[in-house]
Amino acid sequence: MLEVKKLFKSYTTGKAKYNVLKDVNFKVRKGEFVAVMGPSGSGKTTLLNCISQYIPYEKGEILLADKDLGKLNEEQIAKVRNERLGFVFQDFMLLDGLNVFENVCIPQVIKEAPYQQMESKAELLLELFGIKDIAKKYPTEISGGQRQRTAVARALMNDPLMILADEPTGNLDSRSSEAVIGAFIEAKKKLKATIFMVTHDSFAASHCDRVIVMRDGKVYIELINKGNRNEFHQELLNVLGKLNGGDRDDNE
Ligand SMILES: Nc1ncnc2c1ncn2[C@@H]1O[C@H](COP(=O)(O)OP(=O)(O)OP(=O)(O)O)[C@@H](O)[C@H]1O
Repeated sequence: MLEVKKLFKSYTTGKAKYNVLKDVNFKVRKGEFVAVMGPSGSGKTTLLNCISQYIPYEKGEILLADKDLGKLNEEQIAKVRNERLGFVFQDFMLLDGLNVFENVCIPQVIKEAPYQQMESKAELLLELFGIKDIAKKYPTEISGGQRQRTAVARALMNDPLMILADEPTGNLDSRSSEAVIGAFIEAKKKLKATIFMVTHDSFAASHCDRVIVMRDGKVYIELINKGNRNEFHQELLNVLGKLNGGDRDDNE
């Protein structure tokens, strides 16, 4: 589904060059729910921005369903972003002037889909994520958890190959966070969605199938959820605690 191969990215500030991604390699399979974690500055957001082609990178390949996104022109990448990828951001990015139903419809409006097709798809997603009752409400009239569920529904509107989520629970209390992670789990189970999520939230990540831990611009380790969420959460906390504590027992 997604394959990142030998990815290198640096930023230049004045005369100084900072290597931020240094040979990043991993795969995400269809139907997988994968999180990326790691200390602040390890390159998680940069990685996400490279995958969505918002920033250029020096070297490497980013294959989505075997197509190298780095080889597409602006027009092609805009189409991939709207039709093949779904985005969920920390601050929701809903349009305040549109109600929940209209926000969910945006990706199909951009695609100029027929209204009836759009309406039935939106209704299905509103139902699935438990936000049907608030369809006519505006983003300022609903809770943070409901806003984020609306954003997840919107991200799925065009049946994307993959959802890219950047800190989707970052601004939420624990109850709302659980509701959002619940939405991802529903999307995975019922719609066979593939989800790739950058997060600092180890509880959220403990619901994933796999967690890619970054450190210093590299994949430090990949942890697999063997089925016991509590144990997986503990394993994540142990690895992250070790990294944040600066322990350099690594695989370099
Ligand atoms: N536009 C930029 N110009 C220069 N340096 C940048 C730029 N964006 C990020 N960086 C640097 O690249 C490194 C990685 O940043 P990035 O935002 O990808 O890390 P992160 O793992 O997402 O961090 P956080 O968890 O704090 O969000 C950091 O050292 C950061 O200061």
